[in-house]
Amino acid sequence: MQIRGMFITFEGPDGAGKTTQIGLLSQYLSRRGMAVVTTREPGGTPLGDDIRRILLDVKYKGMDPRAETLLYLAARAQHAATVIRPALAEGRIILSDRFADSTLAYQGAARALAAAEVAAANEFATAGLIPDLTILLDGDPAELQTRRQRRGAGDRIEAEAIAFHRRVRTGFLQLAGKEPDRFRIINALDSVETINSQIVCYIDEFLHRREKQ
Ligand SMILES: Nc1ncnc2c1ncn2[C@@H]1O[C@H](COP(=O)(O)OP(=O)(O)OP(=O)(O)O)[C@@H](O)[C@H]1O
Ligand SMILES: Cc1cn([C@H]2C[C@H](O)[C@@H](COP(=O)(O)O)O2)c(=O)[nH]c1=O
Repeated sequence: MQIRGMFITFEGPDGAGKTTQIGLLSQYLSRRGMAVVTTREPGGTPLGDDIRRILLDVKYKGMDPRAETLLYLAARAQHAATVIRPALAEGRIILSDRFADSTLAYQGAARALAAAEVAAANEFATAGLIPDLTILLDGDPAELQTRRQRRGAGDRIEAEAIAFHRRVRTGFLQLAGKEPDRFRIINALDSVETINSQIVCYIDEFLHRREKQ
């Protein structure tokens, strides 16, 4: 029998709480005996981690948006081919901190690159890989900025103006509006526990629906 893995992505503006929630969901699924892989973009592979360092380094302030996009996509191509697809083939549940929607929101909506071109480039990089489910943690960028600043100085993208982060948020909400079956939107400003309970409900509902198919 073919084992079916599941590819779940977490998206949202910087500091929305994705890493925190992935950790909690991973523990929940592992307790239920499921094989979970947690990963992130850019990153998840040695090549991706090196690209991540370049992308987030403040010394590259002013990087050309197309160069930026191609670096994110190079990291994604390696990640999709060597981590996500093999884990899916083994029937694992992959929880990824960001994936292709981030490129559409940050480079497409916020950097104003053409959405169709970014979508085609994503398709090329991932060879058509699409998440089964996407949790979008949504919140007011000004409030999330205050939250992030408690962690210290931001990276090259976090240091962008608040108007940039507002365009990112709008970009994500537009993507969710176009694919309501794939996206679940959650208020990132709720407590960690409330958000975790909502995510667990969505995942249980998704797994239950899939068992019946
Ligand atoms: N629901 C919450 N309420 C208040 N603070 C939170 C909440 N969730 C996470 N935090 C805190 O906000 C900060 C950012 O959280 P986290 O690293 O999980 O977010 P992230 O979305 O992964 O961030 P980034 O996009 O910058 O990697 C951390 O200091 C974390 O402890
Ligand atoms: C995948 C991806 C990410 N970004 C941005 C979003 C964040 O500002 C950083 C990644 O850092 P995080 O702490 O892991 O959230 O990169 C982007 O602009 N485009 C992308 O495709």
